[in-house]
Amino acid sequence: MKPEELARLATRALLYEVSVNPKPGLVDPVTSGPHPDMSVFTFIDSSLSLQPYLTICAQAGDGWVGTLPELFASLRRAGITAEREMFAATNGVNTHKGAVFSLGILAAAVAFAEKHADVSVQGVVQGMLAGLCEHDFAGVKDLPKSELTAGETLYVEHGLTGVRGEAESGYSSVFDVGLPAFKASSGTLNERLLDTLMAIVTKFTDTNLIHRAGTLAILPKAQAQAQAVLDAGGAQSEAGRVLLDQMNDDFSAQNLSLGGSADMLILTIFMALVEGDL
Ligand SMILES: CC(C)(COP(=O)(O)OP(=O)(O)OC[C@H]1O[C@@H](n2cnc3c(N)ncnc32)[C@H](O[C@H]2O[C@H](COP(=O)(O)OP(=O)(O)OP(=O)(O)O)[C@@H](O)[C@H]2O)[C@@H]1O)[C@@H](O)C(=O)NCCC(=O)NCCS
Ligand SMILES: Nc1ncnc2[nH]cnc12
Repeated sequence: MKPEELARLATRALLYEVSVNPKPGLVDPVTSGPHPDMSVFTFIDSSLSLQPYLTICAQAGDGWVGTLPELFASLRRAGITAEREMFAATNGVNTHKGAVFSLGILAAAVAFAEKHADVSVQGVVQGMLAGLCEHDFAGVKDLPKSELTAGETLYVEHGLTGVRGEAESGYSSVFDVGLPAFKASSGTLNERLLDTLMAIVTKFTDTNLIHRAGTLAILPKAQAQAQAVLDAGGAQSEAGRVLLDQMNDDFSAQNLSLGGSADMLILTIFMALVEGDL
C-alpha cells in the first residue's frame, strides 16, 4: 500500500473512533462526557491536522534503510511538530496526544513490514521501541513533581509504565485483545466497536483513567463494569445497552476519562482497515 493510502486509513481510524457512541468517559457525536473542552468537531479538526504527519510516518517506514531504533528517533522528531500542529488545530486542547505517538509508530511499522516479508508489524514495533521505558524514565525520579507529566508521575509513584510500556510491549492490548475481539464481534459497526472498546477496557491499564481518578482502585472497577456489559450480551443486547448507558453516566458524573483505551481502539481500527477486516 502507498504511504498516502496508509495515512488515509489512519485518519479514517481516528474519525471512526470518535463517531462510536455511547462511549463511556469519551467524546462522541452525542456527548462530550468528561471532556467539556472538546466536541466531535474538535476531533474532526484534530484528525485532519494529523494526516500530513501520518503520511510522513508511513513514508519513513516505507523507505527506511537504517536500524529500527533510528526509525523511531526520526518519528519522535516528526511527532513533536505534529503535536504542536494538533494543539494549533484544537485551540490548545489535548485530543490526540497519545494517538500522535502510537498511530505514528504503527503507521511506520505497517509500511516497514509491507516492504520486509520476514517481519511482523508487532515485531517491527518491538524492534523500534526496545529500551523505551528505561530511556524515558531514567532520571524522572529526581525531577520536581511539578515538572512531571501524568504518565511520569504514575511511574514515579506506582511504577506504572503507561503508554510507553504498552508501546514497548508491541501494543499487546491491540494485537492480543482489540483485534481478536473485533474479529469475533457481531452486529452493526457501531455495536462491534463498542464491544471491542469494552474488551480493551477489561484488560488494559488505562493510566489516563488512573490519573483522572487519583487512585489505582478505579481500574478493577472500570474493568468489572466493562466485563458486565459484555456478559450481558454487549452493545447489541437491551441489557448490555442499559449497562453501557449507566457506565456512560457514571464516567461523566465522576469526571473519569478512558483516553488511553480510546487510543487502543484507534489502533485496532487502523489494523482492521489495513488487514481488510473493515
Ligand atoms: C510518550 C508520549 C505519549 C508522552 O508521554 P507523557 O508522559 O507526556 O504523557 P502521558 O501522560 O503518559 O500520556 C500521554 C497521552 O497518552 C494517552 N495515554 C495515557 N495512558 C495511556 C496508556 N496506558 N496507554 C496508551 N495511551 C495512553 C493519553 O492520551 C489520551 O487521553 C487524552 C485525553 O485525556 P485528558 O485527561 O482529557 O487529557 P489531559 O491532557 O490529561 O487533560 P486534563 O486532564 O488536564 O483535562 C487524549 O490525548 C488521548 O489521546 C495521554 O494524554 C509522547 O507524547 C512523547 O514522547 N512525546 C514526545 C514527542 C513524540 O515522541 N511524538 C510521537 C512520535 S511517534
Ligand atoms: N473520543 C475521545 N475522547 C476523549 N479522548 C480521546 N482520545 C482519543 N479519542 C478520544
